[in-house]
Amino acid sequence: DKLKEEQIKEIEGVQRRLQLNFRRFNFLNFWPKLTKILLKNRWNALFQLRKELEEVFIPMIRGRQKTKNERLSRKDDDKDDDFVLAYVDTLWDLQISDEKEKRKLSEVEIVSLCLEFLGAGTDTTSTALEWIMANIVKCPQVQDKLFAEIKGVVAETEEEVKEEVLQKLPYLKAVILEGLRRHPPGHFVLTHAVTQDVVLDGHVVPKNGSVNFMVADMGLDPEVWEDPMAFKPERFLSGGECGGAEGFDLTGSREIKMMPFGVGRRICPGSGLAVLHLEYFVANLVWKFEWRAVEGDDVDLSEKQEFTVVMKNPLQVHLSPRVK
Ligand code: HEM
Repeated sequence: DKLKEEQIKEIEGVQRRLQLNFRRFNFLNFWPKLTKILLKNRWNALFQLRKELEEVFIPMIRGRQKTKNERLSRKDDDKDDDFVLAYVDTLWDLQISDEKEKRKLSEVEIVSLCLEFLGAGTDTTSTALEWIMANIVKCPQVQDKLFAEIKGVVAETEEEVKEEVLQKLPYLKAVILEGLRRHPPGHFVLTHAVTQDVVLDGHVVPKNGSVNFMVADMGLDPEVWEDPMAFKPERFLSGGECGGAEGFDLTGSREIKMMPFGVGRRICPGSGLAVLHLEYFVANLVWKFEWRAVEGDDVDLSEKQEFTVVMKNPLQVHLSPRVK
């Protein structure tokens, strides 16, 4: 039950519309009773989009469930070995405790979880990747140093920088961390609520009050970071202001200097995968191509808020394949 090209396009289309309208729709949350009267059209647009999302996702979810049932009814020796467990497969049998009874997830809840997974796991990583590549183009010395580091551990004839090699590349890790510090894709985390009245810096936050954190500003705090606006991966190397990248506490369990993935019990569950993806893509993009700015273009680092904070002017580059 592999997805067809047109199904992928369909998912991309509705998902993109959801993300572009995220802030417009999120606003409805502030005072639903009031916005239901004042912003009726916006609510209708949200319901319409939700309907379209369900129309796209429900047939795929049912298709996948059929495959799972068929597979279960087959004898063990008939089962294909290349079966890959999908995220949605982990949701069918979950038991959730409602107020009264234990129950399974409903189909529309499964749609919401799949949407969350796709939304949280794609745009974030691709946005971070674009910002990192923009800085690599802007700072040719960073690119040269990265290429030299890869060359030190990968044979020149190798086409690909393989996943196993990535842990031997501390400068690469430092580049990724510096990218996430300087340009975290989310400038805030998801809204959290306090479970009891708390006093924060002299202000009372009442029980159930919402709180959020200025993720981007934390990474640029001059009291914590030297020359915070500069792109300097060296700060994450041993001897730099943060010690070695390997030892840097990205989860914030010892101290919080930046929190691009949030911290604590609601920290991004995909952070490990995201860092791995970023390392893999950046290493291979630099290994295969030389990235240079388009002549006369200074790589504009202005920001624009979409679902994540993206480059206002998308990165334009000259790519030359590296002759090996
Ligand atoms: C560079 C890439 C990424 C960044 C910067 C990022 C950042 C974040 C942040 C800031 C949060 C909110 C944390 C909070 O509320 O305290 C979050 C939540 C989440 N992320 Fe990521 N994320 C990334 C990649 C991914 C990937 C690859 C996946 C899945 C494969 C993923 C899945 C999720 C999910 C499911 C949540 C919601 C968790 C919850 O509600 O408890 N993220 N992410």
